[in-house]
Amino acid sequence: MSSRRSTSVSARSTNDSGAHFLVNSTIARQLVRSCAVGCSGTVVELGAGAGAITTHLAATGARVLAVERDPELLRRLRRRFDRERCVSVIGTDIGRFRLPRTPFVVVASIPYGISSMTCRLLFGSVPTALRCASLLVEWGFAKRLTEPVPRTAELAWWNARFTIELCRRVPPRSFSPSPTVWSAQLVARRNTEITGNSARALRVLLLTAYTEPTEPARAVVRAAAPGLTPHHFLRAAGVDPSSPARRLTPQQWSSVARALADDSRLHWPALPRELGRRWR
Ligand SMILES: C[S@@+](CC[C@H](N)C(=O)[O-])C[C@H]1O[C@@H](n2cnc3c(N)ncnc32)[C@H](O)[C@@H]1O
Repeated sequence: MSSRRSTSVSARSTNDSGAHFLVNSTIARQLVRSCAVGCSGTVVELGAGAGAITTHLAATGARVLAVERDPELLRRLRRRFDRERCVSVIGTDIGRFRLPRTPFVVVASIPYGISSMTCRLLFGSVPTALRCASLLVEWGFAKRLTEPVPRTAELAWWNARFTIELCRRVPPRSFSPSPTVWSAQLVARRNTEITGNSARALRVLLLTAYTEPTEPARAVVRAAAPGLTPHHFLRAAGVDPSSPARRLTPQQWSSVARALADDSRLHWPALPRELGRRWR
């Protein structure tokens, strides 16, 4: 499923984008509640469609930035929310949208075809003002994203910086037209401790660990911080130095990164500018 539209959207445009639109208002309300969207905050909706979620966001009184690229849907959104002063309808591609620099939350039913790109934008970017994201995604994608030991360094990076929970399964009948697979609601909350030096140290650790997954944790730390005693940092982080790198969770790597970041002898390379878009 590349994306999901309300039943009232014409068959022509539904077929054009392959979209599936939320028709279950209980799920829309749960999405909004999970991020505790309040009247003083800013909420971004990526892929607003015909406004099935936007209408619940608008009811909170928050400032809503509703992003959509389909011209017909944009016209419908603008007509529907014309009188809602708190809703701004933004006609652009998600990949080109600049996230706010002041604290915000994201509530979205994201198109399956661009799930990775969207999560990269949300969870990879440094620095970020994103506090919480409540997302509907494809079930298999949600499972991969929330594995205790993620399969790639990029997934580990997202999971170290955000606590990502799979909240519930969402059946195909919740959308029109119905997709062939189940969906899931994810809620991601930012971990504020991974910033600055600890974020730089974490990136080096994850790159090293995922390049040499069978090496023990002590070898990863030795390679990342040559000349220092790896056991000291690993024990400080509560990690067994002999554990293979591939068994450590993002949370354990975060603890090691924080222990390393406290050592003033170490200098960590700056994070690449486009880290949120391309994780290397
Ligand atoms: C899964 S539908 C969700 C629509 C609506 N939020 C709902 O729940 O009914 C995804 C929406 O994202 C839009 N979309 C797909 N790719 C996009 C992109 N790259 N940039 C902006 N919008 C996109 C589609 O036109 C569609 O309206």
